[in-house]
Amino acid sequence: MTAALPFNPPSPDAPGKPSVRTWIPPAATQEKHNFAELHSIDLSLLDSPDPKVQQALVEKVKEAIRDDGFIFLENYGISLEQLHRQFSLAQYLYDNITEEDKQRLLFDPDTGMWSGYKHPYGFKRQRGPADGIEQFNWYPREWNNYNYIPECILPFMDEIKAFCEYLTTSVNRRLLTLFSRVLELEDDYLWKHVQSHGTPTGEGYFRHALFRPVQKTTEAASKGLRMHGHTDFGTTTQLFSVPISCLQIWGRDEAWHYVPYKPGALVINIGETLEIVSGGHFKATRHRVYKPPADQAHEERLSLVLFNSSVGDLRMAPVASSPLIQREGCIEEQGVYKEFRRLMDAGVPVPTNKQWREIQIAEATDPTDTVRNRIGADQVVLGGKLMQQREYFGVKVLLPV
Ligand SMILES: O=C(O)CCC(=O)C(=O)O
Ligand SMILES: [Fe+2]
Repeated sequence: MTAALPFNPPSPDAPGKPSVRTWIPPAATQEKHNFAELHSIDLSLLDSPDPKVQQALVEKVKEAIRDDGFIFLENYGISLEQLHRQFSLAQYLYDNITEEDKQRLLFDPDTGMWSGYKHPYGFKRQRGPADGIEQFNWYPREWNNYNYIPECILPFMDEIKAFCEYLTTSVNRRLLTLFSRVLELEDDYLWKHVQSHGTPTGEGYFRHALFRPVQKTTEAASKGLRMHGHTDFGTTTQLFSVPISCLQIWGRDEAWHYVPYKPGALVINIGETLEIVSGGHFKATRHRVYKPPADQAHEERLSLVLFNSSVGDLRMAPVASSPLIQREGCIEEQGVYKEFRRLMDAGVPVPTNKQWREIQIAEATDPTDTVRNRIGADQVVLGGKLMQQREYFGVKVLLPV
């Protein structure tokens, strides 16, 4: 395997590009309590000429995805300066997007996609209570037709596109190589057979998100929650570690913990597809977005995320040819794989990945929804814990609140 090339983006100073205010990362929190400790993977070790170093890396990945499903990724080929440029572009988008473009490009989650502009009034096209979250999501539609892009960001599409292409075709491909090796499959198995292709994010999407502090009424209705506990539905999610601590993961101790800030690192989150395809050996990460510690309560939070998607037609099932699965069997102790297994055993066809992801988007509810977020509606108490319980295509989804 040839060594991976570092990211080499188009110039920020090319003629015709407006000048962009540099994003200055806000101060990290002083709070030390309730932070998770995550494994950190040095992706450059995959290029080591020493097979022992590579094998040790695969072992470390194996441990990390069994323990948490969340991993820090470092030395993946994008410098801190190149990364901060992308945050500056996201800041520029929210400084400059026009009201006309917000309306023209307004998202429509009923389609099963977040494609376009999300207003700060909940996760439905029709405005609900304010949630302070704005997003712009680049799906295949946006990559294929720049009429769907806010006008202000058009001059920078070369940089945004190159960034997403590098994240998918270099970083995610190398990551999927490591995961294929954990399953003892050929290096390109997951990249070739599971990952979707065809645009800079395949069938998945890239997001610029801006979380503004919320009013007391919103905080009271949502109990401090900004996004419900959930698992992502694709292969991997590439989140950038950000200074405002809002992202939390559900630990083995059955409690929520903040993900610490590691400047420049990627936070990799395993999606449901990989949990099912690996027969439960990989755990889809249960995570949520919560209010930050008190010293960051008044800060805005920018978050850049790339959601890698599997092939839409895929009916997700464990890879029978994996020697690891053949030897050790599947692991059904928790999660979406166990629920898919129940359907498979009953001889009922499982949904395709496209059906599975689209229904979850179309039926997403808001943390401020005080009708649905109640025991007897979407919530149940199990073993003393408050859980959210939903069902799609006969598959039960049970998640901590
Ligand atoms: O912004 C974040 O840190 C996480 C967002 C997230 O989990 C999601 O959109 O699926
Ligand atoms: Fe997520």
